[in-house]
Amino acid sequence: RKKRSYVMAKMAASLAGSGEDAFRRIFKFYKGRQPPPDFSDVIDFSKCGQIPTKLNPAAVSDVEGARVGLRPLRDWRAFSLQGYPGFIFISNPFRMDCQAFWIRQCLKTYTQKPNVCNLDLHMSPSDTQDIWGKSVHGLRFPPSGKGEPKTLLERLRWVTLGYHYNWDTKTYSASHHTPFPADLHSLSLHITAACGFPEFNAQAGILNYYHSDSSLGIHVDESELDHSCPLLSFSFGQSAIFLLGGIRRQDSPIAMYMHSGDVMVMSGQSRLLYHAVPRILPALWGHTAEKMEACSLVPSLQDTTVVEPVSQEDWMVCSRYLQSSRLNVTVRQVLGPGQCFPETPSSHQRTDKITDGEYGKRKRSSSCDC
Ligand SMILES: O=C(O)CCC(=O)C(=O)O
Ligand SMILES: [Fe+2]
Repeated sequence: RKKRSYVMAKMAASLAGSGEDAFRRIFKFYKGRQPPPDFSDVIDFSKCGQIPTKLNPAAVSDVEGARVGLRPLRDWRAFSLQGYPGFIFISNPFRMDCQAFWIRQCLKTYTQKPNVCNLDLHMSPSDTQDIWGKSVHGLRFPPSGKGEPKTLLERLRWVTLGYHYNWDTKTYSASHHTPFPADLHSLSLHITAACGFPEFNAQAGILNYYHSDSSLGIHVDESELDHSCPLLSFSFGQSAIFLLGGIRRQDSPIAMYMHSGDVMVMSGQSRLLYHAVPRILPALWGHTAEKMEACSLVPSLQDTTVVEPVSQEDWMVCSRYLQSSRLNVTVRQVLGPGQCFPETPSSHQRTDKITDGEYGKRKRSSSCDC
């Protein structure tokens, strides 16, 4: 008994000494490679056994949903998590052939000016003018030898849309704003309406581009001025482990998989929970990549649809990129109805880091390989 309490005390002391808390410990556990972690506690919403949740079936008609590439709402598989009110996980509600469109938008369209990306911090506007066009050849014909320069797409880490997030001041501002993409706005509104937020207004977006050794540090998204609005997240490509913690940074998180097409809504009491992405994993993507091919639409929908077919040529580049990458798009409402930015910058802080390889190697605000 004595020995046990001595061991426990020693463990507690070493945890306190290293500044380690439950979230950091679990983050490191899933990020670790030697030995590979045990994934048996990770919740997989694509499998059975989770708690289904009801959405508003009247909020999105089949035709409206199909225009943005979504399956009929009655076929969506949406889940809640006990102890996390306001958290909704929708297991890939996209039509099989329509994820390709959104993936191409993230790589080819949203990377264009006037949107802002990490490469802008170190390169001239003309050098970051056409990231897709400048990367296509390198992705189609990857260099055989190591040491060849990476394509711009491979060096891309984040893109911001709408109210552009300022990584240094951790604020949004009225003066740094460009139009939010209409198609992504429309997709977001369909999801939020189905989840009971018909008034949602997509005002800001952060696209994260992950590679096989990337991770996103523990953070809470609180820079938006109205926290009563939900936060939306779309994932494409490789899978990831997502950790959802509590209202305190050190609270122990639960782990779940995010697969290609999955959508997450953080609202209500779950809106300000700490979260992180410790690991990217090759998963279901391998099975679905070939089936995703290019987007072939039902002819009757083609006149009014938001989702357009993706050419074989473009899809070849997208699928090559996604062989080892994951895309995540978060959509945020920054201002509540009638709300304006304050005169002085908000003191709300976002303290997350995105890193490649070594833990803590590099801050997201300056993440660029150039
Ligand atoms: O990549 C993810 O799943 C999470 C992204 C995220 O939390 C963020 O951009 O704030
Ligand atoms: Fe986040």
